[in-house]
Amino acid sequence: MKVFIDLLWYFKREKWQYGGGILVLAVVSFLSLIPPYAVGVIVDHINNNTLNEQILMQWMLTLGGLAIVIYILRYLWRILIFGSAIKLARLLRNNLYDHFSKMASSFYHRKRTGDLMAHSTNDIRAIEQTAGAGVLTLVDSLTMGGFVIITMAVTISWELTLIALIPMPLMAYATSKYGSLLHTRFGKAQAAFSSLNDKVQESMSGIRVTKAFGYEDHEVEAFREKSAEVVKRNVSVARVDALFDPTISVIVGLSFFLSVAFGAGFVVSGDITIGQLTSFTVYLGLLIWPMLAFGWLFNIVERGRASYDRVSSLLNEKQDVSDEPGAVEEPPTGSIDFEIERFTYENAEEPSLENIRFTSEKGQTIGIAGRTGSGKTTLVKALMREFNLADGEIRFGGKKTEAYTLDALRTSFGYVPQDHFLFSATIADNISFACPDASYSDIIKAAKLASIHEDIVRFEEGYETVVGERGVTLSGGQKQRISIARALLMNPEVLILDDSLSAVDAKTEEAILESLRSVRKGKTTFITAHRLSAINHADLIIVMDRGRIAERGTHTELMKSDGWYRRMYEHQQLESLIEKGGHSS
Ligand SMILES: Nc1ncnc2c1ncn2[C@@H]1O[C@H](COP(=O)(O)OP(=O)(O)OP(=O)(O)O)[C@@H](O)[C@H]1O
Repeated sequence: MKVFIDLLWYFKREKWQYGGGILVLAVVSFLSLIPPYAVGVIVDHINNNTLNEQILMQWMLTLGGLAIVIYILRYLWRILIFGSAIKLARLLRNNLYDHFSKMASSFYHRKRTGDLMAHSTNDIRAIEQTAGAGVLTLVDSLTMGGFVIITMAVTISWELTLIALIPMPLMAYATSKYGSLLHTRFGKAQAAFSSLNDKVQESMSGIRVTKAFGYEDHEVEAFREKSAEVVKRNVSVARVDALFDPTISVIVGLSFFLSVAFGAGFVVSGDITIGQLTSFTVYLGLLIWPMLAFGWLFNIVERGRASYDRVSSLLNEKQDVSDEPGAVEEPPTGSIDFEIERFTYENAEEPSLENIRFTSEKGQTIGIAGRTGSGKTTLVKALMREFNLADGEIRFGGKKTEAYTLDALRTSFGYVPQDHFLFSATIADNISFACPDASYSDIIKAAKLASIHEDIVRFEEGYETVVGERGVTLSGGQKQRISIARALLMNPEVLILDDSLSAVDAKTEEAILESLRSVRKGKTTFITAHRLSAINHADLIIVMDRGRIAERGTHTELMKSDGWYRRMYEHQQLESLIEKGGHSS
């Protein structure tokens, strides 16, 4: 029942709804005691030959009126209690989503998407059930059960009541046993469902690769296995679930047997009337629901507890990066000083950045080159504070990046990542993603600067073309340029192109670089690239090698020294000459 204590904050918040619902529920339980009493009175009148039309009419009208009142009250508590439970589900879902959106990318490296989806759906549903059906069964079984037992003991016979209740401890034992069994089995069923979710998510994302390698059969087989596991686990939950009702029926049956057997003796000895025995058995019938409810309660609460624990532990996951106390909300501007001693990823052994010291003056273009895995992306991520630097700092506008709130800091950046992502929305919406209020003419201007306008107008629906899963498929180069247009539309203080020109041809690259030169005047631009033609115009070029700065300078300076940069540049020039030759032949 710990989950009810865990949920106390919500019950307090919705105290009027829950209080009202519980009160109405108690009134319904109390009113439900009247019909069995009426049956007893009528039976006694029949037995004593005293029943007349007036008495019968009186009771009929009372029972009819009661039915209408109970009907309305039942509707009322459902709205009050279930309505609040639905609101709790909405609240938790929104909290989870807010939390997910604040977590850094390392969180998503650690967690599987399928699990997160399962938590946001199945777990929330189980908690909603606890706050709705769970509260109902608890209150109903206590009030109804309590009222019925007291009425039986006080108005009929406490001895007979005790006899009828003998099988009850058996039930408590059975329900608690089943409850813990259910807890473990439900946990396993949830884990299997998460794993299935993961499989679906991964298979759908990688469907093109799967098809290209003709690997569909293997994937289908792997899915079948996961699916079979989910069925197996859920059947094992259902097996325990299915034991509840028969067990309760046997115990209730035993109760009836005892009350009729002993009750008959009480009637013969004159301790109770035949009408009272009739009422007693009807009351006992009223006890079936509270007993069943009690059984279900364990079931619901066990599931709710497991789910609530999982959702809370997710919500309690600390954000890797958060606002420092006293952080300013003003977006930074000015020069950027890198002074990084060392940075090592959590799960890595070797540092990914070491001894990085350089300054980018406001308005400069900084090119970052280096072989794959040398630390280029890590360097720009450090600048955007995707993780905290334990050893070293980056100062932006003279202040440490931690001195700004994350919102303020990130307002200053326009980032085009390597793995650009487009939403299933129109091209215009994709470009204006970070500036939803942008005018159409601004969107077109940004698209022209990113050399994608010509491609867009060639689509039948132009800027209104839907892309992604529900729309047209774009080429890698087109997606890249839409991502660039998205960042350019922001006109950010610092534009970061992380290997963002890799999928466009040399001519388009030149056109985009030309646009950058004109629109980025006075603003800082970082470009990381494998193709050195994308950065040879930079004011400062940093060549990275295994996390360290291996070379630095302008293109002219670097070409004078005999380093990686010069060798690579000459190699790439030669390659492009051969390629051009190849085309013209
Ligand atoms: N999340 C991570 N966890 C652990 N190690 C990481 C993580 N991201 C990157 N690394 C490691 O850090 C090093 C630098 O990676 P980074 O992505 O910065 O290189 P890069 O120069 O941008 O490479 P590329 O040109 O291929 O994009 C690599 O050795 C990489 O394996």
